Amino acid sequence: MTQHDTIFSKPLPSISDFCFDQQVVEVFPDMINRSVPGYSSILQTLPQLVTQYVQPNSHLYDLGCSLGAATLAMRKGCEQTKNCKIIGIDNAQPMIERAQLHLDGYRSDVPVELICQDLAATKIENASVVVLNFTLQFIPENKRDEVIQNIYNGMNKGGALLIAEKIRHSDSQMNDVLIDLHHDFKRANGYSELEISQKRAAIENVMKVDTLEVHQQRFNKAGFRHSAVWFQCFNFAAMLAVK
Ligand SMILES: Nc1ncnc2c1ncn2[C@@H]1O[C@H](C[S@+](CC[C@H]([NH3+])C(=O)[O-])CC(=O)[O-])[C@@H](O)[C@H]1O
Ligand SMILES: O=C(O)C(=O)Cc1ccccc1
Repeated sequence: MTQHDTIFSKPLPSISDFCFDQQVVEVFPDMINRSVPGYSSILQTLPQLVTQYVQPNSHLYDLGCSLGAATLAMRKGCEQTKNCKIIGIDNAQPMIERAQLHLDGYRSDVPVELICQDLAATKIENASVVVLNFTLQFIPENKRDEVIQNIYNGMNKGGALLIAEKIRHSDSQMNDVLIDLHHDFKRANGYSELEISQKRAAIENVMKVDTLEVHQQRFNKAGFRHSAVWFQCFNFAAMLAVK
């Protein structure tokens, strides 16, 4: 059973930068479902997209895999494809340990290897599908181009990058509207004003969000031939880029 997220429910004397520690691991499924509009819809669609782009004898990467929710969805999408391997990467040790327990609970013929390391140091090779499900937003802005280029370089032709992110609208008035809708979503899911404002303070230094235009330009610059937004709910979007 996943625990209810109350991390920011009491007034904190000072707000530290958000990090993925044991306390977050314990409440993570509840936190992400109540905080990210469209999270479950995105996960539900992943198997279909994986099935469309997976290639036999290739690797699939889940970068920033947390507890392995996207890893499991990816595995569903490649059960019928010969000789695939999924590699899940996360640099938070408590996340990887819990993810291993989750994965061990479900049987499958598709091998999954979970590794605790920085995704920026991960060698991507022979990749048909790479998933970055709400992960790039935690990478320092000046490292993002390099991360996407490294992924592109390790992908096979015809392979797909499936990336979901919190986004910023380039028109500041529209951006405010989307943020208000997101905060209403959090309120409707039981978060108080205090929780919303303390969480916002905790993530502001560690989660700098890009506009859709910046993402698009980054895909083009890396060499991707096609890219599209396939889902958006308020200021959260899922994109697809094909090599
Ligand atoms: N440099 C890094 N290297 C590796 N991992 C990192 C790095 N920086 C952050 N992470 C990891 O990226 C994950 C982001 S959560 C992803 C949800 C998941 N994809 C899901 O579909 O459930 C999204 C969120 O919490 O909003 C965390 O587990 C971090 O430890
Ligand atoms: O909670 C928020 O406001 C978010 O933007 C999403 C989120 C979800 C989980 C960890 C960090 C940020």
